Amino acid sequence: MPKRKLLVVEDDTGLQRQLRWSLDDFDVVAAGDRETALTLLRRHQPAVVTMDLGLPPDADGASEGLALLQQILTIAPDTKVIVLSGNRDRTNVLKAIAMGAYDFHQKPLEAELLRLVIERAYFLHAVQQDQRRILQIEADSPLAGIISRDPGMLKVCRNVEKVAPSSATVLLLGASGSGKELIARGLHRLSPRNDKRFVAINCAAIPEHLLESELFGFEKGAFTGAVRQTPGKIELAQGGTFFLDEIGDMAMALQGKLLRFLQERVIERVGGRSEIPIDVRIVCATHRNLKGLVNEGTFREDLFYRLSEIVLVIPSLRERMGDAVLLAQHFKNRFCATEGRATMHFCPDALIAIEAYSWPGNVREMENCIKRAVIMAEGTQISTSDLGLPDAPVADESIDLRTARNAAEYRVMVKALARSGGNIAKAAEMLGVSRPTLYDLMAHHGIK
Ligand SMILES: Nc1ncnc2c1ncn2[C@@H]1O[C@H](COP(=O)(O)OP(=O)(O)OP(=O)(O)O)[C@@H](O)[C@H]1O
Repeated sequence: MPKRKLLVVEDDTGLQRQLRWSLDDFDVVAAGDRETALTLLRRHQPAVVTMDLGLPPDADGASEGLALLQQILTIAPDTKVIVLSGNRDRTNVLKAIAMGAYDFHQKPLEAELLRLVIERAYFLHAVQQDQRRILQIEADSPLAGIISRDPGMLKVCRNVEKVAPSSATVLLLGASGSGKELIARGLHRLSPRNDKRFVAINCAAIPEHLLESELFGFEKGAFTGAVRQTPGKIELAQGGTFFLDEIGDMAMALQGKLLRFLQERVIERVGGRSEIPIDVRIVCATHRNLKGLVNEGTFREDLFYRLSEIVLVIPSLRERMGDAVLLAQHFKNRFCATEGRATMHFCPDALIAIEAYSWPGNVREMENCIKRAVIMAEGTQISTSDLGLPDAPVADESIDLRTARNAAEYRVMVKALARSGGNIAKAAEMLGVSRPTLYDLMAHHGIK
């Protein structure tokens, strides 16, 4: 990781040198007066600033320092300003804190302690930036409840917006827990049918012999136990949207009946004789390879084509750039609120573990993991062990140097782009390369 920019405002050149030397974990830029400080602030946009209040021309007072503080907080209100003060400055320090300075540290400087204060300021700044990013994403979210910054996932959302107004049947393909039902609900909400019902049924969760009557309903006396006429789920969705989850698990015999419904748009209740016209929008989903099932002969080809008027493929969480950390923050905020816990933060290591894990159970697994962590964590910090993630499996590393280099290059580049929210300049800075070099690398790896 490149060093983080730290702006040090100090007119005493000896002290400036001492600070540079003792804070060598950071990329220190130093200013000796207000004007220079403002120029450097605009140029480098540091998250943290340390400042002496006594600056020329009022080196013995605090007027320049306080004026600078005010300007910094106007230009970049999120900046964490740490005031370095002498013993006698107490009143001015209090003033600075009241104006919005983040913290203070007394001279003579204790390098170790000051480093800690600065580290904490960076951490808080990063947490607040993440929080802000999430609020922004929630506000911008094309589909309520869907959190993502991944280009692939955002494309799915845009397609949902496009197809929602039509009545076309939509097939959603994606791994378990990747958000298929959420997308189906989004399709319904954005459609002209949103004042009618959204009815969902999971074909894999209902025993084969019951599924038909669940779907189409039954007449009184149709079978033992059919004590009264009961409408099916399709009928309940009249005018609205009907969501068939795990369609790949539907038995062949029922597939034929579903196909007939899709062609004729009428249903017959089990044991009934009359045909009931139904107007519903059908959305189906499966985590299975439907085309493969067709080839195997366990899924009807004609039904497959009927269902796939529009196919939306939902990327797995592992494939979404930067979404893991974003979703983790989102769920953490949500569970802190619903579990009545004070605001919590992830330790940097926990965020790295979240980024590194492959999330085979996708967003659902993440949701459960973060809920458990919020409940189990003892303080306000969520550590790696609170997450309880299994140790990363040891990948079968390639021993060919060129391949390994290529893979590593790709990995860090994707990470930098994700962390910078797609900002090329920032990503290039993190990677320690120039912008044109990053563009070349992206082209080399086929990243747009
Ligand atoms: N992008 C997202 N942003 C926020 N929450 C999400 C997102 N995707 C999924 N979720 C949440 O994750 C959980 C699982 O999503 P959902 O039930 O839609 O997945 P699914 O693909 O239908 O799962 P399954 O195939 O197992 O039925 C839900 O609680 C959902 O609200």
